[in-house]
Amino acid sequence: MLEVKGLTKRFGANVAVDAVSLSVDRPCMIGVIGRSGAGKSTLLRMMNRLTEASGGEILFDGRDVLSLTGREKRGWQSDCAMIFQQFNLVPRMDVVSNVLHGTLGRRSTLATMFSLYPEEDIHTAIDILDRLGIAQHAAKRAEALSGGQQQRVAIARALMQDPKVILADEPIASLDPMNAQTVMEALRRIHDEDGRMVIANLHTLDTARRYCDRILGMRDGRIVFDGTPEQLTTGVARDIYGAGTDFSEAATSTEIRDTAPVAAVERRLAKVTV
Ligand SMILES: Nc1ncnc2c1ncn2[C@@H]1O[C@H](COP(=O)(O)OP(=O)(O)OP(=O)(O)O)[C@@H](O)[C@H]1O
Repeated sequence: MLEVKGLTKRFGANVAVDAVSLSVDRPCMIGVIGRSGAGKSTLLRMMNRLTEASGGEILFDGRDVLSLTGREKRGWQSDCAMIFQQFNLVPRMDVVSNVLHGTLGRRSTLATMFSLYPEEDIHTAIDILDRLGIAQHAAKRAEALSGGQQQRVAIARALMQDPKVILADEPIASLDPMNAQTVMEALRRIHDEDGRMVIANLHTLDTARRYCDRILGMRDGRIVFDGTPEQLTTGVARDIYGAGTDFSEAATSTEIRDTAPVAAVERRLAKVTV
């Protein structure tokens, strides 16, 4: 289904992604972990063609992703929706309009400029918001919502594209633990119920273990671990992060506890993780 071969990205002399190869034969939920600068974002951005690769190949259902141009490239970007840490919503625009922006790729510029959305699309947008538990906020401005709610709007916008793959680049890095859980549960449900592939860059080990079927560990642009949550032992994690014996998983925990110190842990976490 997805085949990545020797995928490489160089920024000048810096090799951000170094000959990554990867094979996914059925839709699953994949977490990518690794310390800051390991190449996780660049890997996802190349898959979506937001960043051009320096070399290698990406095949999806036989489609040679890196050679697509024009309409075909836009078609791929629609099949492979991206979600970002900072949500990338239009803050002053209402929630439904933000979600309808997900149809941009298949609409004329003029129709979009005047917000001329087919009634059917509006119903679909509201159904998706309902599914994500935020339909009651449909008429509010995006900026009036909490971070977790805004991320769910971003997921709804992605779902409007009816994508085969959802690429989530640090989707919960800006969220408190409760909102982080809601967003991860939404992504998992989208995978379970719709059979869409989800690939998420995650900063925290326990999140990757809890929600993903498969975990990739990146270090210095390479995949140094590819296995199940059970195989991701503390020792393996220490290698991925290039950490010493003082490596503490607790420092990467997003466990929800109703005690105040958790907030402090979360703040440390935002910086990352080992
Ligand atoms: N546009 C760019 N120009 C130059 N160098 C870049 C660019 N984007 C990323 N890099 C470099 O590529 C390497 C990988 O960066 P990348 O953002 O993919 O890592 P990451 O694992 O996603 O890190 P983080 O968790 O901090 O987001 C880093 O050394 C980074 O400085």
